[in-house]
Order: sequence, then C-alpha cells, then structure tokens
Amino acid sequence: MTTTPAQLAAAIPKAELHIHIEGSLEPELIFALAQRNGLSLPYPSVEALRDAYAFTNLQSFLDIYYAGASVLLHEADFHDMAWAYFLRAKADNVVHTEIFFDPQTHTARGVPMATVIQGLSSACERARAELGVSAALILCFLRHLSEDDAFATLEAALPYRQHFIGVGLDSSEVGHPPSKFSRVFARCRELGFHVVAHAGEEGPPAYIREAIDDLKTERIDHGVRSLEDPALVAELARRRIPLTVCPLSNLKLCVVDDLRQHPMKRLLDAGLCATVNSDDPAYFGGYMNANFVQTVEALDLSRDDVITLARNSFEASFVSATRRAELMALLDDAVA
Ligand code: HPA
Ligand SMILES: [Zn+2]
Repeated sequence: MTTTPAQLAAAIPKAELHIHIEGSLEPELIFALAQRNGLSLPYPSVEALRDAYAFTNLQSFLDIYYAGASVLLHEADFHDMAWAYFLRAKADNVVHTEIFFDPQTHTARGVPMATVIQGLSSACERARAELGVSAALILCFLRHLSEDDAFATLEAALPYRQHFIGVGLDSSEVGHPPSKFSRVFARCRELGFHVVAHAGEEGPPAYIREAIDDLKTERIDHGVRSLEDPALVAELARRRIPLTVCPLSNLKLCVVDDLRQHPMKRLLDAGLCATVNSDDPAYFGGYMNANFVQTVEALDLSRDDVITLARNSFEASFVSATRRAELMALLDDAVA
C-alpha cells in the first residue's frame, strides 16, 4: 500500500512550536471549568459558544479567546487544560512541543503567577513521564499592554524561571510594533531566555525586521507577510531564522481566503525554515495533524516537502543537541 504525502504527514513524528495553551481550551472544557468554579458564562450551551467562533480578523478572535480563558482560576484548571492538549498532541505524533502562555490574562484577574506556572509546569512534567512528549513553556507578553506591564510580569515570573525557557510577544499586532518592547526583550536576553515574537501575521514586513533586528528574536511566529519583502525573505533564509506558520489560523482569521492560496509552499520554495503549527486549535478548527494534512492536500505538497517540514520543526526547536539528534533519528526511522 502506498502512503500519500498527507498520510505521511499525519504519521511522522513532529514538533509543535506555536501553540497558545489558552487556545487549546475546548468549549466543553470551558463549560466544565465554569461549573467547577461556580461561574456563569454568557452563552447558554457548548454549541452556542462554538457557534460564536466566526472570526473576521485577529481582534475578533482575541476578544472571545480572552473571555474563554476567564474560567481558569486554580492550579488544577491550568493543569487540566494543558493535559487535554498533551493527549491531542500525542495522538497527532507530536513528540516535542514549546507552549506559549499569557500570564497577564490571568494575573489581571487576580490569579497568582504561581498558580498559572505551577499548573502548566506540572502538566509538562506529566507529559514527559506518561506520554514521552517533551515540553517547554514560553511566557508571552501581551503587546496591547505597556512595556512597563511586561517588565512587572517578568519580575513576577522570575521566581519560577526554571519552569520556562523563553519569552514571546502576542495579542493585537497592528499598532503595537516589536520595538515597543525593546528594553524588556534586552533584559530577557541578558537573563538567558530564548526570545521569539509574533510578527507579520496581520502586521507589515517591517515588524518582522524590527523583531529580528531590535528584539533579536530567534524565531518569528507567523511571518507570512515576509513574502512582501524579497530582501527580508533572503535574509531569513540565509540566517535560517525559522517561521512558525499556522495555516488554519491564517484561514480562520482571514489572513488568507482559501487554504489553496496559503503561502506555505512559497515559503518552502524560498528556502525558509518554515514549520506547521496549530496556534489556537480549539478555536481554529484543528490540532497539529489537521493543519498538516489540510495544508498538504490544499497545496499538493510532496513527500519531500512533508519531510522538510518535520525536519524544520526539530531544527527550529530549542531542545539540546542530544534531544535534537534523538528527534531527527525518530523521523529518519519513520520515513525509511
Ligand atoms: O494568532 C495569534 N496572534 C496573536 N496573538 C495571539 N494570541 C493567541 N493567538 C494569537
Ligand atoms: Zn500565535
């Protein structure tokens, strides 16, 4: 029996590097946590909530995403959310994952930083022990808030610094350029954290340039608008700065009108270290394999493209050289 590129994409081991853990909160779990915590929701049912997931742009999604996250109060809530994600990741043959979390969404509601980080961190340890999935956390600053707020968040998180490997930048992009966070990112680099940033999802290629030049980010999250600036594409390719691309997110947030117009193939053909990721899978219609399979089918990607995407995911990850070699060997075995 021959394997199609889409079947291969589903079957092979891969890393996920762009997943907001709050975006993995399924409507069923939102309702269950609301009930557990004695909260009422402005939607009568799971179906009514899911029906509200019709987005026109990034902001229309963020409004409902932050509302969904408001059911998270206790350490067990954060743990249970992340554990549900790990089970989905495992089912999709994700063997390593680097997970974004948005502490300001929770601390602004009075949830202590310790509650957020310890709940997520214990789920990461459990994933390693029970599922063999390696996992690390990346703390994201909300870019619609001030740099002072980001500094205060960093300060509050530093007692738990052994639990996260890096920092990122997310939320409303346009009007909040990376340079707004130059000083706090410089401090994070000094402290030895990995640094990434969302750029070029809705924002212009100039924001990608700011992220790499000013924030000195090691990866760009999304970055699909880089294609509007050929000199930038050439530099990203030459420096092997990875892009963590999220095809179903781009479709649901109307960054592209149709998956057949998605730039993934053009990014690969330009020699970029592009990867496939789910972003906010509970909101955008699918986890890792849904993204992989639908993109492969829509763009008619080849077996080689699929293997390149999986290799890129390991190359772009922040694992040790030993773990990277282990992951690459898993992939080699799977495609042999
Ligand atoms: O796709 C996204 N972009 C920006 N901020 C986000 N926060 C969650 N998902 C996203
Ligand atoms: Zn994202």
